Amino acid sequence: MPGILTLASASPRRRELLESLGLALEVRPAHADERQLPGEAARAYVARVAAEKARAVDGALVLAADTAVVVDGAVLGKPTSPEDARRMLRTLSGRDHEVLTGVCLRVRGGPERGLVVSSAVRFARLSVAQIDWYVATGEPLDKAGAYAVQGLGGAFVREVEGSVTNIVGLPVAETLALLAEVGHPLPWSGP
Ligand SMILES: Cc1cn([C@H]2C[C@H](O)[C@@H](COP(=O)(O)OP(=O)(O)OP(=O)(O)O)O2)c(=O)[nH]c1=O
Repeated sequence: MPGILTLASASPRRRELLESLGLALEVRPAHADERQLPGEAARAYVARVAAEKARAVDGALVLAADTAVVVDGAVLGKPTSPEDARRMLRTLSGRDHEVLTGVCLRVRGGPERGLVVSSAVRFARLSVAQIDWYVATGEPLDKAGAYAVQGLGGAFVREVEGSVTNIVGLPVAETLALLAEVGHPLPWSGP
């Protein structure tokens, strides 16, 4: 058993998803360059950034993730300003898109394990008034694609196919499977 789990993330969502299950965590935000490389495909991009975040933090067992919204092959990360959030929401309006989360689990002195989970989202058509209102709430500003399915942005999501926790930032079932692979105790493991 590799020891205490370190979550290399500043995301309150990732922390809550794991802590609500009763997993003990040490949280250490990781700083990684989140720019997409020229010609880098979306799946490779989220996998690489998750691995870079996991490598940026020291620990016996380090978990990190990166979430991006992909529409027609274009990657939308977190908006850099309210105007950028408006632009992303105009792009997503009425469009089906994909949300990808790359997850990386790094065991000190051992191999790195990674996976990418994809969920499909059908987004409502948004009016200018809806976009202005939503951006003014501030919710979009730290979210990939400028919306939060778990928050007010849920009002714009018509349909989701695939993992919901993946959209919120961490595919929980798949992450627990990775932890089980390295022998980390799960909430339902006996003493
Ligand atoms: C699409 C979507 C994204 N998000 C969030 C999940 C992620 O926190 C964020 C994407 O940004 P990330 O860069 O993946 O993560 P982060 O900067 O919040 O945290 P860290 O890098 O320290 O781990 O968008 C939602 O909360 N709800 C949603 O519906």
